[in-house]
This record gives sequence, structure tokens and C-alpha cells, in this order.
Amino acid sequence: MVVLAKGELEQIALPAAQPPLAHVRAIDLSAAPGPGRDAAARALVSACEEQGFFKVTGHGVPLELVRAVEAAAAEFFALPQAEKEAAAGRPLGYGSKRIGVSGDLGWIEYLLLGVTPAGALPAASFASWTLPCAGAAVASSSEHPCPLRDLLEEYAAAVRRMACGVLELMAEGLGIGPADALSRLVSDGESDNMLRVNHYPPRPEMQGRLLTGFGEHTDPQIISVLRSNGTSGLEICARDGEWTSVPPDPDAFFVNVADALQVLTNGRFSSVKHRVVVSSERPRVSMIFFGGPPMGERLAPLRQLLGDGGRSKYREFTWKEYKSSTHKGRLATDRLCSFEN
Ligand SMILES: C=C1C[C@]23C[C@@]1(O)CC[C@H]2[C@@]12CC[C@H](O)[C@@](C)(C(=O)O1)[C@H]2[C@@H]3C(=O)O
Ligand SMILES: O=C(O)CCC(=O)C(=O)O
Ligand SMILES: [Fe+2]
Repeated sequence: MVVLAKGELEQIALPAAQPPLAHVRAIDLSAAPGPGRDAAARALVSACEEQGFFKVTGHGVPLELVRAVEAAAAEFFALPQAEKEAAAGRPLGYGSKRIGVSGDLGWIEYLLLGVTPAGALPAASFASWTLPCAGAAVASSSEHPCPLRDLLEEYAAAVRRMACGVLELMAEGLGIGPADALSRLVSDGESDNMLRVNHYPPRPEMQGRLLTGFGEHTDPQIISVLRSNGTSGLEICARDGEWTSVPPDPDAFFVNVADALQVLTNGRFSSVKHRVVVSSERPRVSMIFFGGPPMGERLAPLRQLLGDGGRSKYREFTWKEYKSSTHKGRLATDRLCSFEN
């Protein structure tokens, strides 16, 4: 449940304007090696250059898994508020209406968790996270496995594999090597990956006005992979500043170029500004995998993308440094500008 005081509701209310529909390119990840895959790699690079946004089909993530996670998430969000609050935490865990710590509000409740690839670190935030069990009588423990927690873990692993496939195809399209030049940053045992499940309840009656679900921002990581149910609401901002509405496609995954990838490509790709506007009487549920590098990873434009005598537009910084800078600001802040040369 999202409960906003009257003043807070005013802060997130929007005029009832419906932007035009976005044209979103579809990239088939299953294209076989050869001319089909080369064409997919070129189309992916063009989409990243022009929009910083595209969707993938042929992604290999089982749709039964996606539907099972979404159903378990819907059950979780239907739990009594006090039970959800038991999983509350900052920044990880359950949250409602407050995004980040700097005062951003939205018509949203969510689960946010760390999903570092298994290996070097203990099973990420799952280890310490007490998540009430959707559909189970007893809160999670090893004796009473929590279906939502297990499903989220399985889902995150499947989407991480797919995100790595996207980054490999991207490296091919950019003509850079080795093949895992980009994907290794997300698949490393210490990569700082996160998973977010957002629930936007139907909007309350407000004389036709709409509500901000998630205010405009770019994602700080390398790549974000988003899946949503059939309810619209996601909007992207084109380079000319025009906002367009992304037609939902529950069978595909949407991919955002995020800030760190803008840096790695020396600005050839730019992170896409996006937001969620709640205009529907139906709930929207979205699940986003954020692929981030290990905390100590030094980020700077890849030499192969600088070209002869090319100048690096960004100074080198660690992901830890960038991440802590993001947490100091508001959602809409342009965070990269203070890392420019
Ligand atoms: C207001 C904020 C929420 C956010 C951290 C920040 O200070 C600025 C970036 C926000 C964002 C956007 C993408 C992801 O949803 C997120 C988890 C992230 O890594 O950066 C959120 C952060 C958050 O909700 O804590
Ligand atoms: O919920 C959505 O569709 C997008 C949310 C988003 O941009 C985010 O969580 O960073
Ligand atoms: Fe986002």
C-alpha cells in the first residue's frame, strides 16, 4: 500500500498529458553466428547510439519463471503492510513511496536487493534479508524456504546471463575485444548487481491527473534489464528532450544504457533518461536487473573506443566512488558531469 499525505500527493501529481508512443527497436539475441548475428550486433549499437534503449527477444529467460516471479511478487505486495515493513531497510529491502534518501517520492512500493553473482561474496543481501514469505505461513528461514526469495534468486541469475549475452553482442558490434570486455564487469563474482521489483498500485481518482511513479533519472550502473507486466507507464526521453511512452511487451526485456556504459564508450552511447508515470487503473509490476561492476573497478573510457589521438571525456574513477556520489543526490541529478574532464 502507498499512503501519501495531501502535500506529498501534490508533489507527485502531473497534468494528464499522454506523450506519443516510442518506437523501440527489437534485437533478436538468438540470431545464429553469421550475417544474422552481425546484423543484430549492428542494430544493437545503433539503438544504443540513438536512444540508449532497446528491447530484446529470443532472450532465453523462461517465461514460466518470469510469470512465477511476478505472481509471487504480486502476492508479496498484497501482504498486510506490517509484514512488508518487516523487510524494510535502507537502501535495500522493502520501501514505499520514498526512493533513495534525498526526498524523492513516487506512487510506488518496491523490493530492492543486492544479487552479487554467487562465489566470492556470501549470497549477497539475501543472506541477511528477512523477507516475509508470500504464500507461506512462517517467515523465511532455512526450514521454511521462501518461494519469492528463491524465485528472485533464480530470476536474477537468468537475467544476469542474458545481460552478459547482450554485452557480448555489444562488444562485437563495437568491434572491441576480448569478447567479455564488457560482460566481465557484470559477471565477476564481486560485481555489484541489484534487482528491483516495483509495484505501482492503480492511481487514486484525482480528476484525471496522473502521478509520478518513479521520477526522471538515468540508472548509474552499466546496463539495466527491465521486464514489466502489460501495464504501460514507462517513458523515455529522446536526445531532443521529447518524452515518449514505451508500449508494454511482457514477453520481451527492455534494456537501458546506464551511466557507467556511457563512460566506458566515451559518450558514444548515452544513458537514457526515463521515468514512470502512473496513468492506469491497473497495477504495474516491473522487475529490473541492474548490472554494476565490482566496487573497486576503475572506470574510464575503453582505449579501443578512444580512436587515434582521441581524448577521454571522463576522468578515471572507481564504481564505489560513483555509487556513493549517486546516493548523495536526488533522482534527477546529472551525476556524470562532475566526472568529466
Ligand atoms: C534517489 C536515488 C535513488 C537511487 C539512488 C539515488 O540517490 C539516485 C539513483 C537512484 C537509482 C536509480 C536506479 C536504481 O533504481 C537504483 C537502485 C540505483 O542504483 O540508482 C536507484 C537508487 C535507489 O533507489 O536507492
Ligand atoms: O519500474 C519501472 O518500470 C522503471 C523503474 C526504474 O527506472 C528503476 O527502478 O530504476
Ligand atoms: Fe531506472
